[in-house]
This record gives sequence, C-alpha cells and structure tokens, in this order.
Amino acid sequence: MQNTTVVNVINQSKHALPSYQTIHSAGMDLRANLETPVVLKPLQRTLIPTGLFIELPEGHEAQIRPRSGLAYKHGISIVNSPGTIDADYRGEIKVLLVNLSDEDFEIVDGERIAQMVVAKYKRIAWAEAEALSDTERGAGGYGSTGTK
Ligand SMILES: O=c1ccn([C@H]2C[C@H](O)[C@@H](COP(=O)(O)OP(=O)(O)OP(=O)(O)O)O2)c(=O)[nH]1
Ligand SMILES: [Mg+2]
Repeated sequence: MQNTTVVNVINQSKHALPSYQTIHSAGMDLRANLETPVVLKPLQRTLIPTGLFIELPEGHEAQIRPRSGLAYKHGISIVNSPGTIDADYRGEIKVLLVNLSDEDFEIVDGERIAQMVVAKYKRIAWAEAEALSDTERGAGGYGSTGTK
C-alpha cells in the first residue's frame, strides 16, 4: 500500500482492529470496548476504553478526534479534543467523551465513538531572541482581519 506506515498493535478488545471506512478517510473509527453500556448524562464526561495498545513510530502521534455525526445528532464530543497519543505511550487508548446535549446518551459496546488520525510531528529547539521578524499581521489576531 502506498503512503502507509505499519504500526504495532495489541488488540485486547472484543472487536476487530479499527479500519478506514472509505478509501481516503483520514481517520480510523475507534469502538468502545465495554462490558456494560455507559449512560452519559448532560454535561457528564467519562473515559471510554478501546482495548487497543499501540506502538507508534518515533515522529508520529495519534490524534483522537470526535465524530461529526455523534456531535451533530447527540452533542457527543471529546473533552480534550484532539487527544494526543504519544509515540512512547504503551497504555490503553481511551476516549474522554462528554455529553453536550440536554439528554442522556447511551454508549454501547462496539459503538464507533471517535476517530484516530495518525500524523507526523516536528519537535523543536528554542533559539532565544531579542526581537522577532516584522510581518503584515504583527500582533493582530482574534478577528483582526474582520469577517467579510
Ligand atoms: O485522549 C487521550 C489522550 C491521551 N491518552 C494517553 C496517551 C497519551 O500519550 C497519554 C498522556 O496524554 P496527555 O499528555 O494528553 O495527558 P497528560 O495529562 O499531560 O498526562 P501525562 O502527564 O501522563 O502526559 O495518555 C489517551 O489514551 N487518550
Ligand atoms: Mg502530557
């Protein structure tokens, strides 16, 4: 496969390994691995296990992002979105869901609750400076360019 990085994984869940749903999907959907369903009350948050343990190659991270369908239909999001899975993490991948709706939401075993995008990252070294270069933007931000 082109443009593919092989990642070691231990799957202790009851479910098949996550997979891409379409040919160019950026993320693989992660399934809840639960003994019993979990009910999230409005504004409640909970850590949902996936049963997955991964070994990312150095220079890669996995981002745990919400699914737009769950967000739109049920107000289900991720508190620490996007969650960061470090390349040196060997624990279980967990998903910190929050219910932003005004109704209870039940999460059942095997439900696709989030998506995982693997990305390369850069680490930096600081060069302490007296001044930074001039730019057209300067310190403008927070809507400084207007809305139209
Ligand atoms: O949604 C997430 C976010 C993180 N993690 C795991 C993998 C990550 O490598 C580790 C630490 O995450 P993070 O650095 O975001 O949390 P922290 O609060 O800074 O904890 P630590 O002090 O352990 O770094 O927890 C998850 O399983 N799911
Ligand atoms: Mg940390």
